[in-house]
Amino acid sequence: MAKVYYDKDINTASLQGKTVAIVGYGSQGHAHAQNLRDSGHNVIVGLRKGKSFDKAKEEGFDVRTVGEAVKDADVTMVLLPDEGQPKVYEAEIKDNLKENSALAFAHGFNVHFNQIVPPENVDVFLVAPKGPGHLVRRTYQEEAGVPALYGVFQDVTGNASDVAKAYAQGIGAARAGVLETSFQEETETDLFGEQAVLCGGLTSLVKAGFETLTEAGYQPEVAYFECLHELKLIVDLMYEGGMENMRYSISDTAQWGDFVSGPRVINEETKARMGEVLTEIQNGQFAKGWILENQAGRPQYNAINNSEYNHPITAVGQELRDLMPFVQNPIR
Ligand SMILES: NC(=O)C1=CN([C@@H]2O[C@H](COP(=O)(O)OP(=O)(O)OC[C@H]3O[C@@H](n4cnc5c(N)ncnc54)[C@H](OP(=O)(O)O)[C@@H]3O)[C@@H](O)[C@H]2O)C=CC1
Ligand SMILES: CC[C@](O)(C(C)=O)C(=O)O
Repeated sequence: MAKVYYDKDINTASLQGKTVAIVGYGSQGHAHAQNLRDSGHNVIVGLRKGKSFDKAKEEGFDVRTVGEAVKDADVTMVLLPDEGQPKVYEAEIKDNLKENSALAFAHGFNVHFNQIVPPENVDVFLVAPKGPGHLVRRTYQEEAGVPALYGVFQDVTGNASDVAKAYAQGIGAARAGVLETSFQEETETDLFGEQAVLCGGLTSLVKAGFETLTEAGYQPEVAYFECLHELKLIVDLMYEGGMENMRYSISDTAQWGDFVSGPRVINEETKARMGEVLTEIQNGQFAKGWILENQAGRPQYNAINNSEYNHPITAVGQELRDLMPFVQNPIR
């Protein structure tokens, strides 16, 4: 089994007394900044003027321009959107990095696909939480954590790996498990997971189920509860105790249906499509398409985003969630 690091295995000395600049204060940025601060580390935040800048200030951080934050940092963690990182890196990060400091990422995309080429005089590592930023923060506050991968791309000081692990510990990841990876493995598996399973696979599965029921004349509210709301409850059982725990809790009728009907929906054909998705990630075709889409001003992204928002599952979901005040909905 691969080595998994927990709090007890990590020496945090390599990060203590150092200044960590968190560049960006969105989903991951706010979580890393707040968790590291609560873990006793010295955090400054680098941002442009705007919504995030005001929020980070209100939340008590020393907020500076990106360049000013990077200048003073021993570790610069880049938590800008992937597609915007190369421009900000060239204009404000590259020439402000201190010699022998560390340049860090939460996803290997730009380094792996050569959109950012770091200088030779800094350590380069990634700490990639395996969960959404808002959960990185929420679980930390609940004395739990989200697992993370760490990987070293360049080690000029000989300490990159220790600093990366200490960073992962500081954001709470070592409560759940921290695992070594490479930039290539993190980038390719993360893109695959979010496209084929976690985001793309799941939304397509939910919509297909919702459409099948509503097109057959069933009430949209029933279809919503069945195909989306209950998904969380089922996934919680798998999160807590694997598929065996979910199967322990569901009825034998449901389990028989799981065995005989599941593979009719998700099968070798689906796996072949997943294989195509993986190949396009590995050979750079997906990355190229995403970079070009951004250069063109995101015409397809915006069109699909609008049509997804207008899917009937959105309206019925909003109505039903409004009637469940206990459901945490940060975008309500
Ligand atoms: N979202 C997630 O849960 C995960 C993300 N990651 C990785 O983490 C990184 C950050 O992603 P994510 O947290 O989703 O990003 P978000 O889109 O949530 O946040 C981006 C932040 O960057 C700021 N920003 C954008 N452009 C600039 C600029 N030109 N100058 C200064 N600040 C700017 C935004 O501020 P403003 O308010 O001014 O726009 C905002 O604070 C990415 O590499 C991503 O792949 C990894 C694991 C999970
Ligand atoms: C699943 C999406 C993710 O990879 C994540 C939250 O881990 C992302 O990049 O947002």
